[in-house]
Amino acid sequence: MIMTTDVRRIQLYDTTLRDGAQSAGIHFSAEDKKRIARRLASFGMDWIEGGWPGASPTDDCFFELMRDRAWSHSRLVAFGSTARPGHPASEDPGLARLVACGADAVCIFGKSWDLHVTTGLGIDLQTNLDLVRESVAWLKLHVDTVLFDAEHFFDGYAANRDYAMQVLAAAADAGADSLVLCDTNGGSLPEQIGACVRQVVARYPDLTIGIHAHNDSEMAVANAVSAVSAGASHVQGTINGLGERCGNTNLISVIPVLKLKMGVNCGVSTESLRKLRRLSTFVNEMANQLPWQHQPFVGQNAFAHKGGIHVSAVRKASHLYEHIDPASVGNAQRVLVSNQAGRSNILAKLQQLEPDAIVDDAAVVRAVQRIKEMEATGYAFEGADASFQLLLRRATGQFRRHFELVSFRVYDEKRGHDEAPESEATVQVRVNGRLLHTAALGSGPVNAMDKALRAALTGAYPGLEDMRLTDFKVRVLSTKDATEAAVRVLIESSDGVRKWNTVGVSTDVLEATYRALNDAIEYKLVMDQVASEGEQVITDGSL
Ligand SMILES: CC(=O)SCCNC(=O)CCNC(=O)[C@H](O)C(C)(C)COP(=O)(O)OP(=O)(O)OC[C@H]1O[C@@H](n2cnc3c(N)ncnc32)[C@H](O)[C@@H]1OP(=O)(O)O
Ligand SMILES: CC(=O)C(=O)O
Repeated sequence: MIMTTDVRRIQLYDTTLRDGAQSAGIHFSAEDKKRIARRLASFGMDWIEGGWPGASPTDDCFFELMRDRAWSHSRLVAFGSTARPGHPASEDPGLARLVACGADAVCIFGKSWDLHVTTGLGIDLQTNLDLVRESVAWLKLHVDTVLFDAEHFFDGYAANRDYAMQVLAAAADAGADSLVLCDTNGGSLPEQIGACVRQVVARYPDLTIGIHAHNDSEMAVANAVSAVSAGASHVQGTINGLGERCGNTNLISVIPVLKLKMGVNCGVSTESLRKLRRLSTFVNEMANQLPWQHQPFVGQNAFAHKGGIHVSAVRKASHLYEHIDPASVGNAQRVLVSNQAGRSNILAKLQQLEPDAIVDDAAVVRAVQRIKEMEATGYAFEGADASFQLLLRRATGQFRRHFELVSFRVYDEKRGHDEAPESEATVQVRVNGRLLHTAALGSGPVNAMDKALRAALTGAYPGLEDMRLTDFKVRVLSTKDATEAAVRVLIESSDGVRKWNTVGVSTDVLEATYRALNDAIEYKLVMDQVASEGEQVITDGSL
């Protein structure tokens, strides 16, 4: 860990609501944006770029909704471009909207790569310098803080250094408070960024120099960190790295790097840092994105240990295979049980699930063998803690079957192309020596089987009334012979208080379903029994 005595205060500038909204597949409503903005403000973000007034009714509505904000720290920023060529800045409707929208500050982008000036805007180089200067100067007459995003700065610096620096000078001379250097195409490398930022910082020691990096070369976080090391004191980015094309600097990674590894003050308290995972999850939900399970720091797998060697070591000292304490960013260690496991995985997992359990070594060895045999046939216990716990109970002789299946039969009948199919299941089970026989209709064969099985058992086990199947996933497992392919069924169940996951595998999807259902029901009965006997209830998640 590199800890420095850097005393700078690094400003965090979030552009999730502007650059993040430019991600393919992301659509924020004005209300969504308001909720995210509020969350970012309560996290303690210094700057929150809300959008581009005038670009869309959503952004206009958002700025209207934000007029009654009462933030103690964060400042709302309106984003836009320099004046359009041909308009004096004072008559440019775009600049006027930036001033009128009620934001605390304005950020405009301007071209700093000569090629973009001549080819993109189609104007000469001097006219662009005038546009930048006049736009910033006019804005400074009306708003306190003006930030200037030098678009394509690093490409511009490589192509025509003098011109790129003249663009910065035009903005600085006109009164810009911050010069933000943009790696707009995301193609620069950390060394280039560092060298370039160092030059700009040396030239403008009294201005805030910022970095805005895109992730097209998977370098955005590294480039932001390199810029800070080279003297930048303002980092732009988004939550979860949302943004145009491959995204933007991921603040969810940059923040802990700055705070925990570089020892730089970015204004995020230890308490706020512990909310990092929740902030990431919240934005995923608002953006309707599935969480990235391998996401550094906050992903479900960021501190998940699978290999037996790793688990053996983290049980002795967690930092042997963990670069930070997971709790510092609101995450937690996970131990996975799979065919990569050794005894340590089993013991660590058991300790998480049943801290008081005492299991002898021979039983653990049996459990490891059994897991590896079952995984070889297609089982996967990583996402099925309840099946894993039952397996352990079986290996340790602590399992008593609550019912015995005698038979099941499932019909699925469809009459005509446009008619909905009907499913019916009949089940015979033996409970305490009594033969019970039930039938049930369902919205599909799985639903019918689940209903019939629980209907047969609720007389003997009333707790099953509350149990529901809440998720059902089928995965076809590839084999040499596709017609013989096995399927893996993962079921999530809930009783309104707890939820748990089980797995079943077979070449027959209904048989695989039955196995997963059987574990789900047995697990519920074991939990109820443990609870009524006053032992600790074992669960792999709570609602
Ligand atoms: C690097 C970035 O991420 S910048 C942010 C990019 N974000 C977005 O574009 C999202 C919001 N944008 C929009 O809603 C629309 O593009 C608007 C409302 C801004 C403009 O829409 P339109 O007027 O229809 O123009 P259009 O989008 O086709 O083209 C952009 C225009 O801006 C001009 N332009 C580009 N950069 C600048 C600049 N820095 N200063 C002034 N004008 C600029 C372009 O030359 C082009 O003008 P032209 O059509 O005369 O060549
Ligand atoms: C301003 C901006 O979003 C960019 O240059 O990438």
